Amino acid sequence: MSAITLNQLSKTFEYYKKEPGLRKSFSNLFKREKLHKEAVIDLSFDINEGEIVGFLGPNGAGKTTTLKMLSGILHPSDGEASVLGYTPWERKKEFKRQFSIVMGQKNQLWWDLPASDSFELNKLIYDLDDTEYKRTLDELVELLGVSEQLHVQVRRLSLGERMKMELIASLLHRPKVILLDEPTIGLDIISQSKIRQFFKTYNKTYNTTILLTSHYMRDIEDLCSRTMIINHGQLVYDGDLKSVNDVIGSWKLLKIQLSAPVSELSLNGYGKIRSRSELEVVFELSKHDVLRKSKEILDHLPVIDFTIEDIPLEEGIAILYEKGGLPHAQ
Ligand SMILES: Nc1ncnc2c1ncn2[C@@H]1O[C@H](COP(=O)(O)OP(=O)(O)OP(=O)(O)O)[C@@H](O)[C@H]1O
Repeated sequence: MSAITLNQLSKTFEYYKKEPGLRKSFSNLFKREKLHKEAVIDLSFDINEGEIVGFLGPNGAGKTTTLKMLSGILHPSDGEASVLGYTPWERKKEFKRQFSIVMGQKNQLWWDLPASDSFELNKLIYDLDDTEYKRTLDELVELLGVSEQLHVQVRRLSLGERMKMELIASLLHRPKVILLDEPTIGLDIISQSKIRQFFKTYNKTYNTTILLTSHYMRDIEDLCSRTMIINHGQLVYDGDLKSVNDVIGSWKLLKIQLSAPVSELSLNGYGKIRSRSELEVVFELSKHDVLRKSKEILDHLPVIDFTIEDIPLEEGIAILYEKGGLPHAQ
């Protein structure tokens, strides 16, 4: 059964051009140029109950705008959407009781109070009965391992602990659909992994539908069997992550720090040079070659430090475009 359905959903923002300088700002008061930005264009998709879907795209692609429309924060310019049978922007009480949005960059907890006080407030807002509230809270606190921090002022918590409290606040009313916008942003690797594990267990236990945006490929890899990619407001891919990964994961970036500058000539023949400064070079290497080429580079150049990294998702998507390699592009 479908939990989220979008039918040609679009959002165009209208805003006024602001020119720099006091004089221009003053003249803008009388004569303003209206601009338009098509943030989301004719977006259509279906997400089934219990699915965890990754929603990817470069900066400014339209992900947050879509999530804001699905949560009823924004009205679309055109098109339709249904979440659990409700039109989100009608903001019906029954809809809000079954739905939650978590934005990694925004917080809902009271900064100067312990998280437990904010939870009590949510209990009242969602009109939860005492036993149900207590049971859910105990379970979430245990799953996330934050019993020690429950009564500590939120501003004294670490970023990871705070995020876990934010999650509890968003899940106390046991939503059936959760939109996660960058839930692991800024967290260290261990906290990221704990939060992923938590959502895996949570989804399995309650068959919750989750739409997740993240710039961290690991989040998507670990949690989502299906991935949608949006670019310039349009859906450009809807399918499994493996096909995307096969293309993006075919390259690695080898970043080296040099103890002394080297000539252009001595860098030739190892692989494509992505960027270069006096004492730092970034090579783009094929996954199959990365060990052999790295060894050659370390043997022949005055390397004092190096890292091997995945290609950032944004760049990976750009490469997919260049190579026309989006397998199920719509
Ligand atoms: N209120 C607004 N007025 C005008 N333009 C806007 C407004 N909000 C967003 N935009 C523009 O709409 C486009 C989509 O923005 P959106 O925040 O949805 O992107 P995103 O995919 O979430 O990006 P990121 O990964 O950087 O968060 C961007 O070009 C953005 O500048």
